[in-house]
Amino acid sequence: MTIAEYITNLSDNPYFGAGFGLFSLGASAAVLRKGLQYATIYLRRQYMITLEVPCRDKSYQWLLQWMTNKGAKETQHLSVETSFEQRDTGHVKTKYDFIPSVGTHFFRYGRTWIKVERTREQHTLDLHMGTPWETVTLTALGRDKAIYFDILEEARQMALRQHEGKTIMYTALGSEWRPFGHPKRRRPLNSVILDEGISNRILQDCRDFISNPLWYTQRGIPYRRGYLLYGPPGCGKSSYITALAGELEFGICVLNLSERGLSDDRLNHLLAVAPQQSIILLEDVDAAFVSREDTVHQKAAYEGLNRVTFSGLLNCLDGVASTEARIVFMTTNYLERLDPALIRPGRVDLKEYIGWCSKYQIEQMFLRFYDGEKARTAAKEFANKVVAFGKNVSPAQIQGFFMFYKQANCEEVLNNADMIWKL
Ligand SMILES: Nc1ncnc2c1ncn2[C@@H]1O[C@H](COP(=O)(O)OP(=O)(O)OP(=O)(O)O)[C@@H](O)[C@H]1O
Repeated sequence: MTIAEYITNLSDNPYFGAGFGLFSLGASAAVLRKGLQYATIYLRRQYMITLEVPCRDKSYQWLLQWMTNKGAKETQHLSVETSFEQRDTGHVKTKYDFIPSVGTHFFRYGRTWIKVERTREQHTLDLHMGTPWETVTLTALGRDKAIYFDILEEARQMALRQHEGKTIMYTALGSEWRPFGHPKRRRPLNSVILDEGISNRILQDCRDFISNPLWYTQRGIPYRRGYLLYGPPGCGKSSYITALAGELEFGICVLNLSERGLSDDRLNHLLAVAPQQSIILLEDVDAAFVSREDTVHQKAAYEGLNRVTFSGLLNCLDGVASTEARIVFMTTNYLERLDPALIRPGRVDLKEYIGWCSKYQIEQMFLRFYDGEKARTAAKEFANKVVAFGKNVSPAQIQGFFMFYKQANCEEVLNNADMIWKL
């Protein structure tokens, strides 16, 4: 039997015909599937653009916010982000924001539909934050990358608008800076009343520094500036720094040197990656370190189990010059407890004593609380009276006193001036 006859015989066989038919069906389905896969890949490569934003990227938070504002209206699958704020008065404010949940969502941006996939890795942690690793992937039809620039820019602008006129406080979380709490409304600089000339001196110095990077590079001087505000408690050191940051449109990165787990390396890294346009604030530096000559306090510092060593801090302050202006503010109540090495020029370039109220300050504070023609003469009289007591008084005490008598008239305030020390 020839091969041709054999094939003719087989084709006449109904079982073979059915089997062959099935086989061809399966084979063509497989080819079609593969073809579709290749076609999708080809389409994706040629006619779709994808943008992946990992949670470590700065724009990730902006994008989430953008999705919250824009996307949450268009999707049914949401996750909640609750912000909770408790004021000093005990008043509690709670806010719920709905963010598109983990999964796939479709949004419209202009005329383009965008697929947004928010994925969370089950087994990968962001080691710095201890949170699951997340990624947002945007996919759109077309080849124009500009759409992503537009979205990111819109997200950035939206975030900036929310922070307009506000001061962002950052706190160190792992090896990163994260915004802490809600941005605070800027405190006007003139609401912190320092003795004559001090505020202007510091402000002028900061402005000079910020506007003159070239001066530093041309002379090979690291582009950084250190300030130390020292003096008794309640005289406005922290308030002034906050108000100054607002005036300069800077944020504030608050670092607690006594924090456990803050090693020299971490401190160095944190100083290097501090957000641009921010003041680094080291409060109460005396509590973290003490003069090397002061052996009694030295012991106490070791007992505190600080991981940042004194020499570590000195090195960090001297550390690699960043390209951005680096402004470090330190505060202390006890200048004499600080090691001279910490406050030598280069580490601290400007020291200012923020002390008890002067006559000028008392008068100015009076005028901030009471106005009118009568108040002007009463302010002078009040300041004279307070100074005549011959006792130290802090602006915080004066503020407390004025708040207690906020409904009273000038005469009453004058007559009760001695209550400043009794409230
Ligand atoms: N010079 C000032 N002008 C206006 N208000 C002031 C001034 N100083 C202090 N206050 C008020 O007193 C309170 C405490 O001030 P602040 O915390 O700034 O003092 P501080 O010097 O940083 O104190 P500490 O050394 O204890 O940190 C704030 O509510 C602030 O409004």
